[in-house]
Amino acid sequence: MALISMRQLLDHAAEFGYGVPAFNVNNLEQMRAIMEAADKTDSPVIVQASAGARKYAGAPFLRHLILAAVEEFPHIPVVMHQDHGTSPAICQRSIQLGFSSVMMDGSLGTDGKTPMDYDYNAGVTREVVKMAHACGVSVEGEIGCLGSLETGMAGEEDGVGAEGVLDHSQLLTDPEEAAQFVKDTGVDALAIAIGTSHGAYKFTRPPTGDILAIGQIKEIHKRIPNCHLVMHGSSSVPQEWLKVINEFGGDIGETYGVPVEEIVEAIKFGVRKVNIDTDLRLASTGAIRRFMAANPAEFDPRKYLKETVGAMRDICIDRYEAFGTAGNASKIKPMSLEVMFTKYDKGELDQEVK
Ligand SMILES: O=C(COP(=O)(O)O)[C@@H](O)[C@H](O)[C@H](O)COP(=O)(O)O
Repeated sequence: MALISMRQLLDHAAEFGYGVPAFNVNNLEQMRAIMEAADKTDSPVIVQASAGARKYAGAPFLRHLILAAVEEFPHIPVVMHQDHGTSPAICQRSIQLGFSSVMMDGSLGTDGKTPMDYDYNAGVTREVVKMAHACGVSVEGEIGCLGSLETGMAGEEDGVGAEGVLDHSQLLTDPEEAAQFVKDTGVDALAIAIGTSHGAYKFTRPPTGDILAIGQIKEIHKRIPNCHLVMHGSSSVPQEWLKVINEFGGDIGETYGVPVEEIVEAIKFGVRKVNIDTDLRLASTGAIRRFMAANPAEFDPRKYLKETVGAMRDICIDRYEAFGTAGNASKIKPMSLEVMFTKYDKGELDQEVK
């Protein structure tokens, strides 16, 4: 069984200079697509369950889906990560369920919408770090709010994320504050705001430096060289899938995501975890629309859902290869959470802040 902590995986990724896509999982088809792609490319996996996924499928179902993946693919190290926890209690329940990594997003309040101040964020995150590390479980924190540098609009999506217009200082993570946050909390990974947002509508034009601040990552990385940086909202919004969706009855307006080559650049400067959800949603929607248009008499869900697995698997393979994740699963020797606890306890995993 190769359920591992996110800290172990991202430490390996940092040592060998690659990034790991963290795919959101809500159902069997996504899980299968991710694992088949990982198997094909020998890639370690991060799968994450969002608040929306937990509401849709239920945390126990998601947990067993992930455990089933670990059982069927014992040679692939898998991190079971809880995405956007809005309180220490939520993180605690995930740890109890067996998640090997949790995100405490204290940049927002318990409603998942209201931007909170530094002291609140550092306080709740520190509480989760203490609890999680005692169980060998990793913690991702967040500083800054996701949202568009083009419009100033915060990145609200499916009930999680700030709402309304924010100023630039809230939408861009300040390197100084990030360093202080890591010092105050001891998080293993830090989600940063650089102009990305959740969902399909990220940019109205292919992004340039003024609306996607990749340069900011270099400054943050200089201050916290061992803390693994996380890019949320990092779907690339494949134009070919938008075309398929619209060709077969969909109606999605012109929109652009984060180019894969920008993510590859960010990986050179400390980004280790890259959150991707929308790309798999677009691919599966396009695959279903295309299949149903060609097979209007079909009513067996296995037929059209199989199409979605293939479409999502190709995207996962592409990202594993582009981010350098491919070829690394077999190089990782899984460590138990008990061993991770001992390492935290001895101070071997303390963060360096410059
Ligand atoms: O960054 C993320 C995805 O980015 P993306 O939209 O794919 O660019 C995830 O962390 C989000 O938390 C996730 O997509 C939200 O999912 P739901 O709450 O809608 O399930």
